Amino acid sequence: MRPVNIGLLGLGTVGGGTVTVLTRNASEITRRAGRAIQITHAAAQFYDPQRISGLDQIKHIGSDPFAVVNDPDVDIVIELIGGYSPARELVLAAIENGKHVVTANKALIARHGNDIFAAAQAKGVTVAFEAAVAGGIPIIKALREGLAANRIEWIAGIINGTGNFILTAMRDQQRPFAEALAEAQALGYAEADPTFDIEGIDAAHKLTILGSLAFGIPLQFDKTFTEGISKLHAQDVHFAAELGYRIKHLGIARRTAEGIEMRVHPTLIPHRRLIANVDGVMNAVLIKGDAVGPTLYYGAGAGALPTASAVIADVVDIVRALTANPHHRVPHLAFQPGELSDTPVLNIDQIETAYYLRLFALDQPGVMAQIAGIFGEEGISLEAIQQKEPADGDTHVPLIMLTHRVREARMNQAIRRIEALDAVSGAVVRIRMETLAG
Ligand SMILES: NC(=O)C1=CN([C@@H]2O[C@H](COP(=O)(O)OP(=O)(O)OC[C@H]3O[C@@H](n4cnc5c(N)ncnc54)[C@H](O)[C@@H]3O)[C@@H](O)[C@H]2O)C=CC1
Ligand SMILES: N[C@@H](CC=O)C(=O)O
Ligand code: NA
Repeated sequence: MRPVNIGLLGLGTVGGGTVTVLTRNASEITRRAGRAIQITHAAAQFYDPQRISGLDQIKHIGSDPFAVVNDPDVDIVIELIGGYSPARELVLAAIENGKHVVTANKALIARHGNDIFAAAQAKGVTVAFEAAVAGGIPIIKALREGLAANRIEWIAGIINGTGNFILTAMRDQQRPFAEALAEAQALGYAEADPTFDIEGIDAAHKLTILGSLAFGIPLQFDKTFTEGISKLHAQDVHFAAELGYRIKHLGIARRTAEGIEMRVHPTLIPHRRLIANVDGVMNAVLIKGDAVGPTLYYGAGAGALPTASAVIADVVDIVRALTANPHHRVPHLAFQPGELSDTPVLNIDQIETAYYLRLFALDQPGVMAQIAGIFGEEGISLEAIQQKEPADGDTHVPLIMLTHRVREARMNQAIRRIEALDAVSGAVVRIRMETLAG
């Protein structure tokens, strides 16, 4: 049988890593796939030949990605350019030409996946995207196939390597935010626009994908609540540690009686949880299924070779399935295309969680009682309350409060009332809190 021909779009961090791993492990990959796999065509605006081993094996390297997707000799297109356009047009053109597609582009899948999968379904081709979520961790595989027997209850994951790298460097080495971000960029972890990493957009893209696979709903990126790490204060990281918690940037998808919570935000987690100890560029995803219970998946969330590992695993899957009836393949969103449900994704006001709150209040009699009174009237019960030392010369003292679970709308109301008190200065800082207990 002739080798399978790959057309590779993009030769940056992940594209370069893909060439390297496919070349390095060619014989093992062939033994697994049952056929040799060769990159015959590649296109990139820019690449550094010094940094990519195996480049000399590629017969045609150019700068026009459309020439690759339109070439009849290409069987599978790997899209590693990133962004919405021209990635979307390229993927749709490849599908139209009857080619299978592998992509690491979570932005593209989260925003345009519904249309892309419909087009692929109509053409009988596969669009595979393991590298799009949690880099090298085979999390799509686990959720779509390994957990297929389960009703998924919730998912909580550290799903942005850059953000976790920055938070770890700030906490462990007291390094400034900007310096840690610059290092993540130099290591190839960050998105082309790093605000996607630090404002939680990249994690929201990934959570959107995980939520669809878990709950059998269409991709709805616009309904995923998104809060990044850029406004996190070092003193909250410190106070949380004193109380026995770590702050991690989590993506949380949870089934409730009313719908599905989809939210990305900094989160306090008890420090003894395994996921609280996932540091640097490592990612981890906790999935609770009703039959299996809690399961945890851990590995590198970004970087050339780990991401290439996921890209090539998808290629191997496609090669193995090339002879199978397209209707018998694993469905793109885990559930059969006609079986997606219209269960609503909840607004952030409707979610329920516990909270860490920090505020500055005058240290005088009656203030604590006023604040406690507001919580009581709003039906919010407190788990802990601590008064910290004021900064030199400050008349206001920091108050830290941990609450039990409550609906976000109620918490918003309580915060508005507390901020209106004369004795309270400035805004109340709120960080959501999860025990993540099985
Ligand atoms: N860097 C990482 O660790 C990870 C990246 N990803 C995703 O993988 C994709 C690629 O990311 P990186 O390799 O980091 O990007 P990169 O910026 O290192 O490489 C992009 C490549 O695409 C080429 N390119 C860009 N626009 C082009 C165009 N219009 N025509 C032809 N070539 C074009 C560039 O010249 C470069 O060779 C993105 O979707 C990203 O979100 C996913 C997981 C991890
Ligand atoms: N920028 C992303 C890359 C992988 O998806 C991250 O840092 O996680
Ligand atoms: Na993955």
